[in-house]
Amino acid sequence: MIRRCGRLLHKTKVRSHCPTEELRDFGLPNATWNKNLKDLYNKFLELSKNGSWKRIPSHNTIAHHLQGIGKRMFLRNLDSDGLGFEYCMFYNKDERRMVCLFQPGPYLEGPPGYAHGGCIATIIDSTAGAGAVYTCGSVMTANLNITYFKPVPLGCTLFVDSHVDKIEGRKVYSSCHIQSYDGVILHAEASALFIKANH
Ligand SMILES: CCCCC/C=C\C/C=C\C/C=C\C/C=C\CCCC(=O)SCCNC(=O)CCNC(=O)[C@H](O)C(C)(C)COP(=O)(O)OP(=O)(O)OC[C@H]1O[C@@H](n2cnc3c(N)ncnc32)[C@H](O)[C@@H]1OP(=O)(O)O
Repeated sequence: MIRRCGRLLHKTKVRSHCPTEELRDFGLPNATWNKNLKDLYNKFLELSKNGSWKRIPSHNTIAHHLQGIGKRMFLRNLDSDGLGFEYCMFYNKDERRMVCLFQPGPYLEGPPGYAHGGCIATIIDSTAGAGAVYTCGSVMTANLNITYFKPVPLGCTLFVDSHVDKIEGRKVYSSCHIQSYDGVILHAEASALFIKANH
């Protein structure tokens, strides 16, 4: 056991988030990003210049977005770049669209050489969920339906495009498409229902 930031931690791979750790924005390019991911990122940075799109900062705990202390966010729970969920998001308020530029790393393997369907579900939930959060505040996922069309090769670049379609009271209906970076392959599509926090 070791003591770190006032918490007892087992000397295993499980690590707690330490609020005094240097704040790092994981939604910025790093050395593991492939060319297609960097190109898409630069394209959306360019689109952000007139204010229509906004880059969403991404830290390893939601506590950096909200007040309070949190654990490691599922998508940012590896200590090395490039192995798991490598991604950044951009939001367009007028279009109620959140897009995610995503490069699945080798630790996300399901079928040999391809991404696990659960990690595809995760990136859809997180992208559409973040879109719902940025459109209308805190939400929980109540329903997520996914159709998988084509397997996703590990290390490729994906364009995840989500849209808030309808808001009815506390219910937020969204849709999402996962395409190859160039839009040629439709890998999956999804619909989701988020429920706004009851406060
Ligand atoms: C968590 C976000 C925090 C904010 C962060 C801010 C910034 C961060 C930046 C980036 C964001 C990063 C991440 C993106 C955020 C989220 C993505 C991940 C989200 C998750 O990973 S989240 C975990 C998995 N998720 C659960 O763990 C939910 C378990 N569940 C429940 O906690 C309750 O079940 C709940 C809350 C869903 C509802 O409970 P409740 O008591 O509040 O409301 P109630 O049941 O009354 O339903 C109200 C009306 O919704 C209808 N309704 C409800 N459920 C339905 C269903 N399934 N199908 C059809 N209709 C449904 C009812 O029929 C009624 O409809 P009506 O009003 O017409 O009668």
